[in-house]
Amino acid sequence: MPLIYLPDLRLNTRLDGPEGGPPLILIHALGLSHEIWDPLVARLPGHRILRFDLRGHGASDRPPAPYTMGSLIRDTERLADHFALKETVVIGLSIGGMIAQGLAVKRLDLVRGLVLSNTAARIGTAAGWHDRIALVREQGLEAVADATMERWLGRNWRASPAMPDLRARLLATHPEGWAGCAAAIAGTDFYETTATLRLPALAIAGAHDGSTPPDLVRETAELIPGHRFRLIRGAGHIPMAERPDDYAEAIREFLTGIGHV
Ligand SMILES: O=C(O)CCC(=O)CC(=O)O
Repeated sequence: MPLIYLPDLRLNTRLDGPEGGPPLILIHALGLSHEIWDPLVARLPGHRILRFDLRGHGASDRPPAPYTMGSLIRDTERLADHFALKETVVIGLSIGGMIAQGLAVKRLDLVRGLVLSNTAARIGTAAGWHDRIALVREQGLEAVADATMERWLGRNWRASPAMPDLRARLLATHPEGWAGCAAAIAGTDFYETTATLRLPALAIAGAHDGSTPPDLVRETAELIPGHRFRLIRGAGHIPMAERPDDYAEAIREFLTGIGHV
């Protein structure tokens, strides 16, 4: 897996699928890594798929926190330019979906469609994020792990088959990287800019997602005229791990509908 050297940062990056396949960029959620997309990538063998670990996450460099949403958007933009991608569909999960919204506003040449998965134009409150950042800085990610699993997986999180792996991934994240990206979420409100977007968009929500509940996802989707909306039953915040077939089917249907196949 190559480390791509941007002028000031190395990002752990992976490119799958046939050269010349319709391009996709996948952006993961807070406290995870590019590997969360493995089930989706395996189900889309004809696409050229770029994914990477966000700064502070996985095997990418970890600059000191806080990070800005602008820097996360710029990282994605520079990677796409490095691989000369154009006219991509960007699929972003949670913070990844915020980055996708910002990238689409900035670079319409790069983005021809959006999948906004379990995300919103604004997630939580700045005060709530800063409280959580302070707790993680003091006590580590273990201090927020149970509450995060409950928001991600719903009331019955302890029994979810996806839980042990998701919890291990969260705890493998460095607190500094988590805090850096959490600060970027705290500082982001894309309601006005996302409302200017005119492009094909699919919003995906998980029925028992407590981090970005379906109504919140729908509210963001409704900013984009002509959007499609898909609710994944039996899933929460990380539907590609909980319901991989349903998730891939929703995305395949969208890609087919816009001729990105
Ligand atoms: O940890 C949470 O419940 C919130 C996570 C979130 O909304 C951002 C993300 O998953 O990228």
